[in-house]
Amino acid sequence: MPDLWVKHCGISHTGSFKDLGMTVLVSQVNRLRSAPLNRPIAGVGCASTGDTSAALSAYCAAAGIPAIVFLPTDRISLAQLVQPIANGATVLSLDTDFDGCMRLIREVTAELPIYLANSLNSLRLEGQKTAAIEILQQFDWEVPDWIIVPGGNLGNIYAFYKGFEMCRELELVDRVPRLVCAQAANANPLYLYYKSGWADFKPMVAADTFASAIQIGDPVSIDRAVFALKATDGIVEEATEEELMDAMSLADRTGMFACPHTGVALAALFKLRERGVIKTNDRTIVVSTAHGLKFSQSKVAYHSKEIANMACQYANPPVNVKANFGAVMDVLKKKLDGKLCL
Ligand SMILES: N[C@@H](CCOP(=O)(O)O)C(=O)O
Repeated sequence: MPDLWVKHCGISHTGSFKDLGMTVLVSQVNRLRSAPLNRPIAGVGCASTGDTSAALSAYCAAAGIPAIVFLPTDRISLAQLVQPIANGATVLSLDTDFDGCMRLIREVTAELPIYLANSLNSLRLEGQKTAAIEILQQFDWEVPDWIIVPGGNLGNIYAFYKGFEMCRELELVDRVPRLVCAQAANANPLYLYYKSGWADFKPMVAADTFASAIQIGDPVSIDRAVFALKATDGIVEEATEEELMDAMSLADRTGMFACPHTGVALAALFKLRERGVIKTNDRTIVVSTAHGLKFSQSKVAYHSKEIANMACQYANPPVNVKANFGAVMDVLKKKLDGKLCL
């Protein structure tokens, strides 16, 4: 595909696209808490699969606002867990999944003066929609054909729609791209809803997925996402664990260091290309949502071929060699077979 692009939204302060919206939200809370408004907001809280909590904690620390984060125990990466801890947030590790954390934070914020920072808060989406505006600007206001976004809690797919639609209303562009929401097959309530012809939405208990940031079975922005997809003649696609890990690893071979969620979006692209839905020359943007360094554990497992029932076809394990010249030369000659001009 000559016109395929990856929009990196994870090369940012806390390593994910959540920075775009969280800086807006925390800035607004800061304004509300300060004179002359002096609103009695004791802190800002969120449920998270790791990226939202990292962004919230960082911006709250900078603003001197207490952050409270609810995380599902053992369901986020180590790097994501340590981010709010390091930034001094109050971290509650809860014996439930993300959806359980989400339910609890909604109950708690209804009782206590804690401002809810999840993406059902439209301030977040106002920030996140800037990625869509930036894409248009980067293409000199030529509208791409497709935008592929990984989806879990589903605020982001709507934020993209909001950004594109705003530019269309302002007549900066004359149309909006078609949106594709890509889900992990282990956490695919939107995909199943789409497949039912939007007849029947059933929240689910999301199973474990390497794309842990989108391991969500009851997305809070389901209605907004469906609205965005219907308005853009959008598509929902899914990726199995093997498909997403292979796609991520293949992307890494090009010099990226993609996260598993970017793998989900890339796997969706491969499927849509195979079916001829996305054409060779279509300008297509795959949204990369987080920095791969947050997911080193799963990359190590893949490259060590430690994942049960997965061929790990792009695994590139380190070669253990004795530290002597002969042994090293043997390995290199074998590796570079036919490419050495000695
Ligand atoms: N993937 C998210 C889950 C929370 O979603 P949000 O859209 O409400 O921020 C995360 O990184 O925590």
